[in-house]
Amino acid sequence: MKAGIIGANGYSGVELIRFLINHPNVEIEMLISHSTSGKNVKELYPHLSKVCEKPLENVDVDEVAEKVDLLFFATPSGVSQNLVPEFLDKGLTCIDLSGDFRLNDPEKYTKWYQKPAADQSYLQQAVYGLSEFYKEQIKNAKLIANPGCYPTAALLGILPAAKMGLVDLETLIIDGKSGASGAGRGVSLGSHFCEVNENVKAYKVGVHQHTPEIEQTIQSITGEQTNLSFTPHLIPMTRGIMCTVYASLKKPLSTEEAVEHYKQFYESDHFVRVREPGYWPATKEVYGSNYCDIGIVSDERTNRLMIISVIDNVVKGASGQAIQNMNLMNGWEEWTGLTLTPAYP
Ligand SMILES: NC(=O)C1=CN([C@@H]2O[C@H](COP(=O)(O)OP(=O)(O)OC[C@H]3O[C@@H](n4cnc5c(N)ncnc54)[C@H](OP(=O)(O)O)[C@@H]3O)[C@@H](O)[C@H]2O)C=CC1
Ligand SMILES: CC(=O)N[C@@H](CCC(=O)OP(=O)(O)O)C(=O)O
Repeated sequence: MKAGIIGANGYSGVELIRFLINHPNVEIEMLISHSTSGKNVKELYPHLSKVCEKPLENVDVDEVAEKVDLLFFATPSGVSQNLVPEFLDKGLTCIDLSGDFRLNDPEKYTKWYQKPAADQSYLQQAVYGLSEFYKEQIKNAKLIANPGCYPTAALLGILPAAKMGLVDLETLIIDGKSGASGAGRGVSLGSHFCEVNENVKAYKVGVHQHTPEIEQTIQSITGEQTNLSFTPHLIPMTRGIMCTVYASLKKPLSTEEAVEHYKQFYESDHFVRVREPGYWPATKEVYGSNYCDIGIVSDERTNRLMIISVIDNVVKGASGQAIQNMNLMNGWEEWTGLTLTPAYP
């Protein structure tokens, strides 16, 4: 299959390249960028020398549609909503890594992203690509709204307990921590070295755009509405997200029982690994890989379940999950091209 990447010179784009060059069923046909077109990708990313030495090209809808079967959009929100309809109409499959097609309600998108939303008919067509929870829908999709990085970590952590009815969904609190690559390659005051190094800061408190995405997905899986509190933090590391979720238990439950429930729940999911009682995951244990590692504690003193989940934001939080979804859509094993072990230390 021939794939193209729009936004190929950004962090998620270049991470798609790293995995796709090892994918047995996919050939990277086109790399597209508007600001750096005409250059070779190895000029921007010398680590790709002798690995992927392709030119970056301008987007030409007819040419792309002729050459490519599947397109990844690794572009900021507000971009893909204008391009995806043209490509879908020309028969291409689209996987969008941005937030443009994730929220069903266009008014919510406008409120949280402060931009006009995509056309409603395309929002309805899009399938939310949280691979472990929407496998059947993903298999038949033509447009995937790949989840955000924080929602991937938070949802894989809380959804089993939510679905099994173990916790009161009105009590959810999510504490998120992200490395700086989550903000993309572009430079900004908030993400430059002196602002991030030896610093930990909360940001977008109470207004982060991933809040409605997490709430919408919990409602879609459980049928129950929830209003949760989510605080993201930027921490001085390059990759990785940790989400700690707190929720009140409906009935007393031991840590051993909770861990056993989670192990059974994710038994057939290749990329989710549940720690034994008393062990909690660290971001380094998933670095560069598509795994999500989860640790669970039932705090019998406060009657709260605490779930700690870690992912690599650029892999399971973006490009890796996008490839996992591509695999599901094509009937390939979902780990195809994604079998790299985390890089440790
Ligand atoms: N980084 C992460 O951990 C995660 C990112 N995402 C999402 O993935 C998407 C890409 O993120 P990331 O790779 O980090 O971002 P980067 O800032 O690193 O890259 C963004 C890319 O988008 C392109 N781009 C910017 N503006 C436009 C435009 N108007 N038209 C076409 N292309 C444009 C840029 O190319 P050019 O230079 O040519 O403009 C660049 O290649 C975003 O939507 C992000 O929210 C999702 C989950 C995690
Ligand atoms: C560290 C950092 O700044 N992270 C970004 C993640 C952005 C992202 O992934 O945005 P969408 O998924 O909504 O497109 C943020 O918190 O806004």
